[in-house]
Amino acid sequence: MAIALKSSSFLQLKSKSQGHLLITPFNSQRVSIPSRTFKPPMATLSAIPSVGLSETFARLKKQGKVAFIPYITAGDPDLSTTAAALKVLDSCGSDIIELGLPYSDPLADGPVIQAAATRALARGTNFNAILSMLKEVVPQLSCPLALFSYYNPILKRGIDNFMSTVKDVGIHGLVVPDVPLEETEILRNEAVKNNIELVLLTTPTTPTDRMKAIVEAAEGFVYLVSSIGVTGARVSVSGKVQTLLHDIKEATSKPVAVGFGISKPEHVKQVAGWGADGVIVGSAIVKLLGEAKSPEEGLKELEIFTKSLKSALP
Ligand SMILES: O=P(O)(O)OC[C@@H](O)[C@@H](O)c1c[nH]c2ccccc12
Repeated sequence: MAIALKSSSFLQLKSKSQGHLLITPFNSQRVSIPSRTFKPPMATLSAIPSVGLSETFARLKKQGKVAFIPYITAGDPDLSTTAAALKVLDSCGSDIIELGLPYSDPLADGPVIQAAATRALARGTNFNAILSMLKEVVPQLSCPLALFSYYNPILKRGIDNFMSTVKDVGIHGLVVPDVPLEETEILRNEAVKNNIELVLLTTPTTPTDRMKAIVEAAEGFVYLVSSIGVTGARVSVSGKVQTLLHDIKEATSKPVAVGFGISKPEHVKQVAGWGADGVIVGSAIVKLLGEAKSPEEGLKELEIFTKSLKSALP
């Protein structure tokens, strides 16, 4: 598939096969889902359908809270550990979980998530196996899932088929970081048909007019990429994020979640203090799960780490 290179200043990534790849967002329409008012004990969870991304942020805003949004790669180290990790993340207070579909050419990812995708694929993780796992697990979760996929796997399956399939297993949101803006119309139409909220990404180098178009079209939340480059834990979060958050919040009342590099409770606290509505942590969690001595060890560490991050949020 030829990636349309537009003079945009989204994340510019070197790719092996395609030269420069631009991460560009896409448009979508708002979906409304009844709000959830309480978190029932696990036993009755399956009776309570989880709500979508927008409603989750609306509820948290009313409570004066900031969303904790972890990311994990499906199938790393294996799918049963992913299933258990989703439940751990949910029970430790995650408000939305980003679940990544492992892909062979994850250009926007740094070494940690690239390695996770390689491990997951090496174990034979595929889309259908992930769907079967989700069919089992989603009814047990109280927070919504946003699927994270590169564009190619969606195209391969067929956009309409992909959307209806993921909706059938209870997915509420979708993030496709590498779809050229010009090709998002079809994605948006199929997403709307299936009540799926399409998240859009903006970056520190996105021109103001383009950022405004992005936040206007964003659904679920606006994903503010904190720093240019690829995903991966950073020593600190750039102070620029504070100004970027201010500028975006001037342009929209939609929730803005910040990701890239956030890997410690102090980062979480800092970004929440700058006015973020949500904080996204991926690589630090993926590393811990994927590199643990055993899946059980990884899940134990995941619980401790998740609680430490969550406790740093208001
Ligand atoms: O890994 P980090 O630096 O904590 O950043 C979150 C990131 O992992 C997650 O949101 C994500 C995973 N793959 C991506 C590709 C593009 C943008 C974002 C992502």
